[in-house]
Parts: sequence; structure tokens; C-alpha cells
Amino acid sequence: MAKKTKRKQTTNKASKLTGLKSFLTGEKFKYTVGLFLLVFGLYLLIAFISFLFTGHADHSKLDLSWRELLANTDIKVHNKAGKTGAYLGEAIINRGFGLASFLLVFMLVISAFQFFNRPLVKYWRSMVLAFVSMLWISLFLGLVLMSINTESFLYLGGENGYFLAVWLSSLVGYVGTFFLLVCSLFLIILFSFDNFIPWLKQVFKKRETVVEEAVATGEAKVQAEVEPEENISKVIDENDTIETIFDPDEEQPVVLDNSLDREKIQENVREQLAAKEVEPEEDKEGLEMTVEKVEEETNENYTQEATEDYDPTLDLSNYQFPSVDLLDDHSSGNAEVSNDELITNKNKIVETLRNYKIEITKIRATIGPTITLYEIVPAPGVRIAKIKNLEDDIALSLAALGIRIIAPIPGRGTIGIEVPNQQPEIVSMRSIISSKKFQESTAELPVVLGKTISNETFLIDLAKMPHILVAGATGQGKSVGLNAIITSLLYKKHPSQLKFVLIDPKKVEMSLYSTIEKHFLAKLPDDEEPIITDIQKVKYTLNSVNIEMDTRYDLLKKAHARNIKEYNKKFISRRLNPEKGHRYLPYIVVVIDEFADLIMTAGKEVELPIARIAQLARAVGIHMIIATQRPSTNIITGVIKANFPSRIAFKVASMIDSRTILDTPGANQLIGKGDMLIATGSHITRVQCAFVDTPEVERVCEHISGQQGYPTAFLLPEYVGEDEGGALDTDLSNRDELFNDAARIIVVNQMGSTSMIQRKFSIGYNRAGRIMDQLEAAGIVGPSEGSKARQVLVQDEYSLEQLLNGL
Ligand SMILES: Nc1ncnc2c1ncn2[C@@H]1O[C@H](COP(=O)(O)OP(=O)(O)OP(=O)(O)O)[C@@H](O)[C@H]1O
Repeated sequence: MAKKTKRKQTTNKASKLTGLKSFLTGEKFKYTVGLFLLVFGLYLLIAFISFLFTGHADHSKLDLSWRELLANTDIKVHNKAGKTGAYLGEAIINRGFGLASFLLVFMLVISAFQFFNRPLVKYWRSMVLAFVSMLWISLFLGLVLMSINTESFLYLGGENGYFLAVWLSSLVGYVGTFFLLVCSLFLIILFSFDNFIPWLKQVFKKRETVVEEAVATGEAKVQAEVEPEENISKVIDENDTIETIFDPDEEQPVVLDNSLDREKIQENVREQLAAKEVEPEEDKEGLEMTVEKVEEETNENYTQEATEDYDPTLDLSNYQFPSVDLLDDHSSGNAEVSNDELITNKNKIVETLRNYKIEITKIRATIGPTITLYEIVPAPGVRIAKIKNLEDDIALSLAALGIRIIAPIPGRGTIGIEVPNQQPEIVSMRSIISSKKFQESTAELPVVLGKTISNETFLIDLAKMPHILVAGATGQGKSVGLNAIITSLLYKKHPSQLKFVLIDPKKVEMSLYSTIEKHFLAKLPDDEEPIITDIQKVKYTLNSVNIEMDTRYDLLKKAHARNIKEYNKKFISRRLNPEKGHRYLPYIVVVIDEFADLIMTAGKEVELPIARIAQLARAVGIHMIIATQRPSTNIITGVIKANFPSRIAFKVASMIDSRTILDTPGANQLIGKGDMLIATGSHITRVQCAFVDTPEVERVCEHISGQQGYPTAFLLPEYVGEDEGGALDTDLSNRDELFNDAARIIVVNQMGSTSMIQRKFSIGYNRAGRIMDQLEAAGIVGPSEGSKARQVLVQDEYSLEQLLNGL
């Protein structure tokens, strides 16, 4: 019995506690506190302002004790906020922080709005800054006024500021306190304004540009003692000798054009300053070579900042983007291309060409991470095709694999010979994620793939590509490439903005992403595994993505938006009503590894939905990346090829494979290990793929999965396969209870669309599909016509009612 009573008491206590807790966290309590803070803040403002003007008149009364002041009704004050106001003015302004006390009013007002759930500013940051600024201003005024003897009743810095100033000056002296104040002011500005550092940089940059311009206009000579300008004039001198022609009959190279026009020099000066210069070396061939290796700017402290006032991210507003530190630096450090290597290669190229009576006038080398590009300008009259045919001879003389001749290099008027470096450099994912190009990219779906031959970060916007086909023989870096693509998107996108559908028939490559299911993955509602490996499920998923695509098109149409960007913009600015089915649309990236396996087993069943997505999905933010080991024409069919204009080729076994992927040879001459050719439209770029190892991807995924996520993965619409449903559902004696209503809506709208039924009644695709089948069996709509709406066979409501009564 006693036990029972005790338990009852404990339960009572617990329920009281929960009641109290829910009251304290409830809206009513919050609004009450908010209102109190707001009113108190405004009262304090009136009291403070009034105190500034009436303080001297009330001063004598304020010397009395608090009790006496309040109790004695004979005492009258001038402060508009009464005796309490006068007292608070004296206590907070004069005995507290002086004029800076007005910041207290600010703190009270922003707190009030925080309680109203209508934050005016970033709350905690503003509170801390307001408090620190209050101390700073009060100390500053205390210090300034310390030496001035004023008769005023008002302590502008307050007693606190005054005492702090006296104490600090005795500690570090007047000058020391002044320096402390300057430093702390700098810190306050630094933390208050995110744009402060970029602004500072801009200011310094401007100064540099001014100096550079001065050099270009000849002022440099006047200021010859300034160091940077010395460098520049040196470059100009070198530049003059760069433009030389090679003449085999002459001992010395003949200067082609010493009077280079000014503009060209200026441009070259800037280029040369950005490039790390290697001294051009004289050698037995007597032809000078310009060598260029561009170092890109990086920022190792990179983390993507959550965008302010971006609605959809509010669900996971505390989401922290992965930091660069989760990635490793793979660069070996000693993978430099030596001058000897450059000279030897150059001599061999010149010699080989000369053996075939091809003279060149100019040669220039650009050092890339794994290959060096030798650009040559042939003497007038040399046929380009002749050089192109010497590919194998040059490869033989250089005793190197992977030589590729680009004749001519589009837009440059030169012929390129790509020669692999003896010690290739690994391009770490870390280095390209920290590149300025990636960080400052405003692309919708920025993907950094690696570095080009001129050491530039190669960045694409998947949203514009819009789908990518990746192919390459086994072990040449395909999986690493896919990981690089996924990782760069994970570094830039918030979970609310992007979802992946990962399809991996091999079952092992993508399993490491299963941990980010609740943040970044999309799947079918009844699927347990977030990574789709089963062929049947792949079919369903691709069809479901098709349905999602159709639904999105419907939404875009209703919203009068031309693409997902416009649609989401409208949704964010609350111009679309969620009650009418509108929702924020995340980008969906479908990644299919081992596409060949899929086509071999499922054939048309997967090819058709893939082709349909590839044809149509771009505008609604669905993009596809498919990878295959076997780039044969029965796998990469005409339909697939036509819809994947962007293609990435790693090393492949034969020229035919290369043609299948890129429509041109070249991929067979790559050197493997991430060396790739990227075709975007008609343009082909050779890129060294960034290397990201499995443990790094795991760390990034761990970082993401360790944070709060959505309750489930992003759920794709339900899909009923043709082999499911069927006879039972079309049994009209067992009609769905929404059957009649659905029939009416379809007849009224004269549109037989399953997604319309789905929306109107807020039901799943399965049930809507079943109702549609029953409507077909009842002769209300015609048979399915693929993605088009079914034909409605009943013309008006009257005929429909008669038909329904007869059922
Ligand atoms: N970008 C790169 N930089 C340096 N090394 C790389 C790079 N990409 C791949 N490699 C090396 O090549 C190996 C194989 O790469 P990867 O697993 O991506 O090949 P794959 O083409 O996916 O092979 P498979 O088709 O058999 O899965 C890696 O383990 C790595 O050592």
C-alpha cells in the first residue's frame, strides 16, 4: 500500500514537472517574457534619454537611499520615467557603463524578439558583441575623461569605465591602455563584420594594382628603388627574349619582334608574375623554351558557411559543413619536374621533328601535375597532319607512354605535345577543395574534378552539364573519380538542397555512403537499404525518379517557373503555397556505378527510364552520372550517348573504346591513375583527377552522419511495377472508397492523371495507380499512355453519375 502511495506521489511529481517544463517551453510563457523584456527595454530607453537632460536637476535626490526615495511621496523628480527611471539612470549610466549603457536597451529588445520567435539578428553573436562593445566604449570614455576635469553630473564612461581605465593605466600605463583599446576595437570589428577581411584584402589588392599600373605606364623607372617593380622590369626584359625564332642556320636565335606592343608586354607581365618562372636555358639545340608552372591560390581554413536567411536549411539549421581537415594531403612534395627532364624532352622533340624535316620556330612548356605540355609553333609551310602522324615516333624517341599530340590546340594557334612527367604528382582532393575557385564558386552544383595541364582547378557545374557519362578500364581511377564528384558536392551543399540516389550493382563501391542516408540520400519508401544494389529495385527506383520528374514538371507548370532555380526562388520568397502541393525541391543526383552490369541484366527496362531522365530531367534539377568499365557500343547505345553530352574518359584499352566514349581517339593514350579526358560539348580537356581515398570519404561521411539529420532518407514517390497490382485491383466489386470522387474530379478536369489523384486526395502513388486502373476497368478513362495523361472517356458529370449508379 505504502509502496503504491509512494509510486503515486512520484508519478504526480513527474507529471507536475513535465507540466512545468511544457509551460516553460510553451508559446504563452515565451510571449509573456518577450513582452516584458520589450516593455522594460522601451521604459529604460525613456529613462536613459530623460536622465541625460534631467539628471543634474534630480542629482541631489538620487543621493538618498533607494527605500527613502521610493517611500517618500513628497520627493518629486524630473525624469519622465519617474523615480525608478531616475534611479535606474543614475545606477546604470553613472555608476555603471556611462553612455554605452544604451546598448543594454538594444540587448533587451533583441532578446524580446528572440522570445517572439522573430529573431532580428544573429542572437548570441549580437549579445556578446553588444556586451563587449559596452565595456569597450565605457573604458574608452573613462580613459579619455580621466585626464579631463569636468564638472558635469554625468560620467560619460560610467564609474565602471573610469575605474577600469584607472586600473589598467596603473598596470600598463596610459599608452598601453590605448594600444589595448585599439587592438580590442580591431577584434570587435573583425568579429562583427564578415566582410571585414575581404574588404581589407581588397584595400591591399588595390594598392598592389596601383603599383602595377604605375609600372606599366612607365612610372616604374621613376620609382626604381621599390622592389616589386624591379622584378617586373626584369620580367619585361626576359619577355623580350622569349619572343625569338629558331633559325637552324644562325648561331644565335634571331629576335623576332623587339618592339612588342606595350599592351602585350603588360599582359605578359601579369601572366609571368602569376606563374612560377623557371629560367629559360640555353642548350645545344639553340632554341629557347619558356617554362610555365602556375600555382593556384588555396585556403586551407575552408569551411562552407551556412547561408543566412535561407529557409529550407532551417530544419537542420545547426548543420556544420565538413572542413578541409577531414581530407589528407597526398602530395609527395618531391614530384618536381627537373630542368634536365624538360631540356631532354625538348631536345628529343626538336630532334625527332627535324629528322622528318619539320622545323619549329618556338617552343613553350607548361608543367602540369602528371604531364607537361610542350607547345610548338611550326615554321611556315609545315603541314599539321605531318606532325600528328609522328605521334608514335615521338613516343619512341622519348621512350614514354601516354604521349598525345593535339594539332592544333584550339584557340592558341600552336601544336601541343603532352609528355608524362617522370614523377607524377598526386592531386589531393584537399588541395582542390581549398582552392579559391571552388570556394568562391557560385555554381548551383559545383564539382571539382582535378587539375588541368596548367595546374588550374577544373570545376564544372553539374546543373549545367547536365548529366555525365564516366568510362574507363578497370583500375584506372573511375571509382576515385565518382568519389571526388560526390565529395565536392558534399562540401558545398546543405542536406536540404541535395539528394543522391546511389545505384551500385557491385554492392561494395558505394556502401560507405549509407551512413549519410538521413542527410543526403533518397530511396523508395519501402526500401530498407539506402544504396540500391538489387536489379529489380534499380528498375523501380529509376521509374520512381521518372514519376518525381513528372510531379516536378507539374509543380513548375503551376508555379509558372521555367526551371528548378526559379521555382525554388519563388518558394523561398513564400510566393508558392505549400498547401497547394508546393514544396522546396532539392537537386537529385542519380549516380549509377557499373552501368554495363545493369544494361546486361535489365536491358531496355533500365535504359528507357534512364534515357527519359537524361532527356527531360535537367530543368527540374535531376541529374545523372553513370559509370561503366565496358565502353562498348551495346552498352553505351546511341540513345544514351545522345543524352549525355558531357563525358569523362579514364584510360581505356583501345582506340575504339575511346571513340565510343569521346567520339575521338585519345583516351587509349592516357597514363592511368586518374589521368582523364573530359569532353564538354566539342571541347576536350585533359585533367588529372583529384585523389580522395576511402578513409577520407569515411571521415567526411562520419562528420555528416554525426549531426542531426532528417527522420528518414528523402522518400521518392511509390512505384508499382507492371508485374504488380493487376487483376485484383481492377475488380470493380471491390472499389476504392475514393473511386467515385476520383472519377468526378477526372471528368470535371477532363484529365486522367494519376499524380492529380495523388495530389487531390493526398494519397500515395500506389493507391492512386490502383484507383486509375479501376477507372479504366469502369470505362471512365482510357489505357495508360506512358507519361501522358490518359484519355477521359466520359464527357460530362451527368453521364458519369449514370455510369456510377449502374456499377
Ligand atoms: N586520381 C588519382 N590519383 C592517384 N592515384 C589514383 C587516382 N585514381 C586512382 N588511383 C589509383 O588507382 C587505383 C584504382 O582506382 P579505382 O579504384 O578508382 O579504379 P576503378 O577504375 O574504379 O577500378 P574498378 O573499375 O576495378 O573499380 C587506386 O587505388 C589508386 O591507387
